[in-house]
Amino acid sequence: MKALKYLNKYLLKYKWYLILGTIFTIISNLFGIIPAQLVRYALDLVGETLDVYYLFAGSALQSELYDTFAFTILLYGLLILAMALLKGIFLFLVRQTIIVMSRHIEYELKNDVYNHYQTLPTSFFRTHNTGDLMARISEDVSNVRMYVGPAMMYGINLIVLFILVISYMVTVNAKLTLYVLLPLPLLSVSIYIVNSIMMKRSQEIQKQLSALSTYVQEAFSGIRVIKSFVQEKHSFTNFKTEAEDFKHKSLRLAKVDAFFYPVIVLLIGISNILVIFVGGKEIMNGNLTPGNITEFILYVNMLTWPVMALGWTTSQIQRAASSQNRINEFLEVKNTLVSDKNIEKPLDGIITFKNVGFIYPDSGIQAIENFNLEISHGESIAILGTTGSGKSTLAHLLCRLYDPTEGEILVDGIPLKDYNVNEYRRQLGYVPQDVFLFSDSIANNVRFGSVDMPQERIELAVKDADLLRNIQDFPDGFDTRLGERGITLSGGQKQRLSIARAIARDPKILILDDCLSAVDTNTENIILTNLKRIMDERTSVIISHRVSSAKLADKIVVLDEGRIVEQGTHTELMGKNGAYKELYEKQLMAEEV
Ligand SMILES: Nc1ncnc2c1ncn2[C@@H]1O[C@H](COP(=O)(O)OP(=O)(O)OP(=O)(O)O)[C@@H](O)[C@H]1O
Repeated sequence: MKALKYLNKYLLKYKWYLILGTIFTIISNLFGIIPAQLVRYALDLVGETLDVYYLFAGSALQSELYDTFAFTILLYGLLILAMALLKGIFLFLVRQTIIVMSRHIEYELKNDVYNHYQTLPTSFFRTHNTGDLMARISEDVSNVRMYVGPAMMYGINLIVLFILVISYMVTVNAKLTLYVLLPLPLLSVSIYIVNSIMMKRSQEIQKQLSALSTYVQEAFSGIRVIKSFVQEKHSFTNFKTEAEDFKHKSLRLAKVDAFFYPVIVLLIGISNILVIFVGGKEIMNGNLTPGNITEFILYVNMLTWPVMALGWTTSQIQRAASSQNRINEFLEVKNTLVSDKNIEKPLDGIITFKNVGFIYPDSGIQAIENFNLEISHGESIAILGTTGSGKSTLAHLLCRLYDPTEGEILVDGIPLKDYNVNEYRRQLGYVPQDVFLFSDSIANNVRFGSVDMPQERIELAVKDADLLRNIQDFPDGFDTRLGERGITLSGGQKQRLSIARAIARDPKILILDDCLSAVDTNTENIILTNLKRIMDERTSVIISHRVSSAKLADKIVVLDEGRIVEQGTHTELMGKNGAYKELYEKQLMAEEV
């Protein structure tokens, strides 16, 4: 329950919705109670007037009496109708305040969680799967909304109704009130138990449903592999097993559901019988009128729904508390990649690695060890090495996605840690190894958030990335949509688009992480020559395991198991007969073959 305290700040912000909602609840309940009393008056009036009516049988006065009597009953009827209408209007207002408040809170909470996710370091996203992140921002937030919305609304309604109805019932007849209320706690407890069971079972269904949809999504994403390996039958068998499980769980819920409503109706029926039985005796003793009994029956029926909702409300609150707990777990994670000094300055691009070492926190793998390197302004550096030698890790450190565990990185002589992270990253152009494009137009993928980027700049970046001809071939040109509802680019095209996105931002430091692996050497040469021109006065770091990508760089660094094994220009390294030359000859031979 403590977890729900987090929501108080939102409740405080929307306190007027809550206060007005409570006032409307009180008014709407008053318009529910008054008709019950009108029914009593009407019924008692009928009883009393009938005796007088029969007394005047045969006389002219009888029909006059009938007219007055009918008019009074009609008046009561109209009054009851007006009350029902007013009650309806205020119920509408209750929903318009409390439910609207819950939607506002849901919106704000979702925004806050999303914003917080964005501040978290990449290591966080490695240790938590996307499904979990999505569940907390969607399902968990929805559960919390059920608490600040319907659960709170029914809770307030129950309290208000109980105070109004019960205090009135006690003044009429305390004994009958006690009998009437007897089955209600039983009703509430049984609803709570059944609700908890139902909720547990619905959660199981929900879980199975997401397993089923994940399976279907994966199966159809990989449909080409399934078809080429003739695995349709196997895939269907797996689907059937998952669907069978879903059906079994749904039937289990249906069983409880079927049992639930008859029990409720039974308990309400018992309450009504008690009113009639005990109330009848009280009439015979002269303590009550038949109008009172009808009124009590109306009260019992007014109370049953809120009492039924009590069980539901409590289980909703519990559910919201556990959801909010899960949300808080993530909200409490703090971003460690912060800066004390928050330096903001235009970069020159002088990079110094000083005894840098890095161990991945989750795997304990030492990816970089005692790494020293000086990159001057406008220099292009190629980092070469076999798989797993730590090349991408260097790119991550340079983007400050992680901080070194040993040593430090300086940019323009200032520790990287002292820069304002966003301002620093804004001046970087990073092309990651695993290219990611959004389901949007080509132009928007290049523009990527910089809404005011002129079209000429986009076209120039695309041209420098040697992709212009391909885009011109698409019927919609730069407006061609990518992704699920659009076209699929080839691996090389994706890499080039990703390069265009980085260079369009006019970066001071460009980092290309093995992003030319899917293009042929000819295209690679064109792009690298273009980059040399664009990056003339800026620093570029080209990571690759292909010698052809490294050849044109001012300096080449060869990495092995996180350490520098060789460095120098292409000519210098070729003269050394070391790892670089060996790699060069091997790759040259492979190309010739
Ligand atoms: N997020 C991570 N968590 C834990 N260990 C990691 C992580 N990323 C990389 N590693 C490990 O760190 C080492 C260096 O990986 P890195 O990705 O830097 O190599 P690389 O030289 O870029 O390889 P490749 O050319 O295959 O991309 C590897 O042993 C890898 O298993």
